Amino acid sequence: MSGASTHGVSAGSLRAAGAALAAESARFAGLGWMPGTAGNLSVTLDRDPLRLAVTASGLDKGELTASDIVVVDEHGDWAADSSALTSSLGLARKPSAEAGLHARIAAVTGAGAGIHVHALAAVRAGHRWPEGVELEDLEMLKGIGHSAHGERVIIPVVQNHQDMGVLGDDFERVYRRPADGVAEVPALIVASHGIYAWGADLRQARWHLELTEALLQIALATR
Ligand SMILES: CSCCC(=O)C(=O)COP(=O)(O)O
Ligand SMILES: [Zn+2]
Repeated sequence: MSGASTHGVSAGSLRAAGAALAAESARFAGLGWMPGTAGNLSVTLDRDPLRLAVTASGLDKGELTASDIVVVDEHGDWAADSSALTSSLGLARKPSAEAGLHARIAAVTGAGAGIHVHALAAVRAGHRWPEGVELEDLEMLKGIGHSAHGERVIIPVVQNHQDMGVLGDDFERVYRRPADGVAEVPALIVASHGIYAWGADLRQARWHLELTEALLQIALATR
């Protein structure tokens, strides 16, 4: 089965995705941004149809192995058409409870990877500025694709919900696609919960997450 592939999902791509997701997860658990079982991550495996590797649900995010991933479809549901391959690799079948939002973000933004953590500044900022967090004249804005001077950047905030369909619709309502030379904002705060950030690949998603959390810390400290 090692050479088999369904919808661009191969054993090699799954092994690589599992190892990368476990390593990133350990990094954020170490930062205290994924306490206990909190947080989840994904990489996009294929676009047509959409397939993601997402971390399995309910596991200690500081202890994930390369097998602790699930292949999901555009709804965040376990992708049955990959079952032969994923079974042969011993992969889990219960995806993150938040896989549906990862899938929506990947579909809407074209992201290659997404990271969700329960970082403190994001939760505090979402509580303080529920209509969105305005940022301006901060050097690190350059790291999320915006200008260090004279551009008002808003990190959108949506209310928490247990239904990923509702959260996905709310995300689409607040998301501003890149247009007229203005880049997207690659992050979303979910109030009383945490933050999602995404990028072309896991490394860029990590940069966007770490920079956004740092920007939110500065906003909280200076206003
Ligand atoms: C204990 S945190 C509650 C669930 C959550 O918000 C989270 O990020 C982890 O959920 P998962 O299903 O991905 O383990
Ligand atoms: Zn969460």
